[in-house]
Amino acid sequence: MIEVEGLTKDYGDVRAVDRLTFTVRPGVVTGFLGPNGAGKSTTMRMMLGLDHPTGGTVRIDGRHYRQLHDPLKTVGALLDAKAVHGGRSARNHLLCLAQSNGIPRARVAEVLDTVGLASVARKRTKGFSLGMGQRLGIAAALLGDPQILMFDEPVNGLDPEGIHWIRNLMKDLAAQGRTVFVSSHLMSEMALTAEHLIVIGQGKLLADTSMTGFIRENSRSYVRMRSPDHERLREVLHGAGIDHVPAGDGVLEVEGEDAAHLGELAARHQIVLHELSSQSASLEEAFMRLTAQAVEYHAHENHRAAVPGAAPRPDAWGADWRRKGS
Ligand SMILES: Nc1ncnc2c1ncn2[C@@H]1O[C@H](COP(=O)(O)OP(=O)(O)OP(=O)(O)O)[C@@H](O)[C@H]1O
Repeated sequence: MIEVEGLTKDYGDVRAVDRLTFTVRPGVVTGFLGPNGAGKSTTMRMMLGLDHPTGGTVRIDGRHYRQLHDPLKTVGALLDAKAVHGGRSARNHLLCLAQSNGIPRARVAEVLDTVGLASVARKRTKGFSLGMGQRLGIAAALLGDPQILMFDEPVNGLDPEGIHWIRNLMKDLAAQGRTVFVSSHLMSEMALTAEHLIVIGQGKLLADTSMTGFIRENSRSYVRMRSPDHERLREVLHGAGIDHVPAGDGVLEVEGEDAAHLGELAARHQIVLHELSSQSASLEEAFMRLTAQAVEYHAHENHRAAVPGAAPRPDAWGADWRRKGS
C-alpha cells in the first residue's frame, strides 16, 4: 500500500501540497481527483521520490521510495508519456529499462503484447500517436510486474477505444490484488473506473471516501417539475411549505421531496405537469460542488461555477477544467 502522511510541498510562496494524509490500499482502483493546479502531479512525483517534500512522508510498502531495493518491481508509474527517447523503438526503450533494472528480456515481449504494441514494437517511438505513447508508458509501468501502480492522467487524449482499454486494465490490475492509484480530470471516466476516491483542492485533502459515499455525501438529489401553469404550481408548493427554485424554461427544482408526493400534490390541485422527474447528481456535479471553492483556474464566462454556494454547473466543466495556460 501507499501511506502518505502530512505531505507538504512549497514552491517559494506557493504551497502546492498542504499536509496531505491518506492511504492507498490494494485490491481497488483509487481515483485521485482535483482541479487543475490542485497538487496531484506534485504529490505523485513526491511519492516516486522525484520531488523532495517540504514536510511529511510517503511510504511504499512501509519504505521510502529511495529505500526500495527494486523500485521498478515494487512500483510502476506512468507520469509523463512523452518522456521517451523518440529515436528508439518501443522494444529498445523497454529493453533498456529491463536491463538496467534486472528484469528478464522476455518480459518486454509480454508487456508489449499486453498493451497491444507488439506489431509496432520495432518502430521508432517518435512516430507514435498519443495513444500509442500512453500504451508504451503503461508497458514500462508494468515491466517489473509491480504490486503498486500509479498513473497520472492515463486517458489524456485517448480515443474511446483506448479509454475503454485503460479502464479495463486498471480494474483487472486491481482485481489481481494490486494497488492502483490513478489521477484524472475526467470525472465521468473516474465514476466508471474507481471504487475509492482521494479528492484534493489547493493541495488540501477534501475527501477520502468510497465512490458511492462521495456521490451520496456531496451530490444533490432533486425533482424537476414543469407545468404550463407555472405560477399556480409555485403557489401550491409555497402553500405546502415546499421550497423550490426556478431553473429557467419554466422548470422548478425541488429538494428533499419525492417525485410521487409532488405529483400527487399537483394532481390534487388539478395542475397539469409536463415534467416530473427525479434527478440525482453525477460525479461531475458532486465533484464540482465539493471543489467549487478550491478551483484555481476559472473560465471567464462561468464565474458562477466557482462561487461558494452557487448551484453547480456541469455544463461549465470543459471550460473550468482547461489546463492552466491553455
Ligand atoms: N516546479 C514548480 N515550480 C513552481 N510551482 C510549481 C511547480 N510545479 C507545480 N507548481 C505549482 O504547484 C501547484 C500544484 O501543481 P500540480 O501540477 O501538482 O497540480 P495538478 O493537480 O497536477 O494540476 P493539473 O491537473 O493542472 O496537472 C500549482 O499551483 C503549480 O503552479
